[in-house]
Amino acid sequence: MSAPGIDVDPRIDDRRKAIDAIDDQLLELINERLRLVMDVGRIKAEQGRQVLDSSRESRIFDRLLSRNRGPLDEKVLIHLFTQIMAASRQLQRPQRVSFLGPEATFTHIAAMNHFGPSVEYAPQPSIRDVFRDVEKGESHYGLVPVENSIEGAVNHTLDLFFESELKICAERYLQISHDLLSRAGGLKAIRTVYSHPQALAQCRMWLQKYLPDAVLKECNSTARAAQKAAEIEGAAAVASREAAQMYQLAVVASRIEDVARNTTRFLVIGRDAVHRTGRDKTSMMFVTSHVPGALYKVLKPMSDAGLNMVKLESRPTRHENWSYFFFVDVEGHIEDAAVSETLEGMKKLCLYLKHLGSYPKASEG
Ligand SMILES: O=C(O)C(=O)C[C@]1(C(=O)O)C=C[C@@H](O)C=C1
Repeated sequence: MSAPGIDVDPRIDDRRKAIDAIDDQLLELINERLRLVMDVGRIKAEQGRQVLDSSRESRIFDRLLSRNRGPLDEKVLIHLFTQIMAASRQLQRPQRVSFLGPEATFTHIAAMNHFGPSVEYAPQPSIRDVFRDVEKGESHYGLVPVENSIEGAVNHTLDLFFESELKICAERYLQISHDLLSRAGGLKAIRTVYSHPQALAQCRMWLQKYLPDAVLKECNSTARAAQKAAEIEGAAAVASREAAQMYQLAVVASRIEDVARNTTRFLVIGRDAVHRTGRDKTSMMFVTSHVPGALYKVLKPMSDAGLNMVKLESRPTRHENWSYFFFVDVEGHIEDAAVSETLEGMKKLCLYLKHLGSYPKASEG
């Protein structure tokens, strides 16, 4: 038997020596990169500019992906550089990100996927508190859910944009998958299942089949449900795998949702605008006058300009019965002449129009 760390095969030893040399170079290069990033950070601070530049980051990814000839997997490439840039931002100035808490909610997972491990995360009790925290400058960014592929729009988030001057800086998709978690490892001992009403609804058929006698109880979040499952005997939670780790629960069954491809779209909100990348989305909200054909007239300049509308949502204004805010997303950036001119044209045709932000278009993958 060989001693630990010493391999009998000289071919492996040879390659390990070469790997060590490469690791040394990588380490030196990462530190060299961080020194340059700190210079950029100092210049940005002098100019009062924000640390995060999503459009620059998006261009970096595009360039690296187009240069990559493998065998490095594209997803791994994105993960590695997300971490490097997260560490870079942290060195420039520690960032604080508010999210709809508590910890281990899907919003927390989306925030961690977006900002990486080196920022300070601040869980908030409501979506309104996330907005408020960023508005007051307590946090640099906030992360809020805006729509789910099965349940539709998160109305509260849409409503808050009317009152807020914050801008959308980025979007993020997260595939939602639910696990059944409990202190006991098996189904037999489970008498009560806790979760957020949407999560219970999304797993209804599975729960009926495998736990027909269990009582279903609603909670404010899937993370709160996991907390309950950790405290109460005979209780289980429908929550994320991450919640299992956080509350030391066993995963009794995984991926119990009735419909696969359940995805939630989240928005990163902040105080500063993001520059054009060439693959962007622009969000706006507007109110039309209460006359026949008003919506058609407001939307017409978009089709005249050849802009691709990717979302249209309506919400009651609550100021007057049967009057609505319309939320529209189009492809393109406010720095594109076609988009800015179209928005100016639309402004003239409606009672109120607000640009909510232009930001890089995210992929659902
Ligand atoms: O280029 C910048 O503006 C930087 O601050 C550097 C850097 C990077 O690590 O490459 C870091 C943060 C920004 O979000 C974009 C890029």
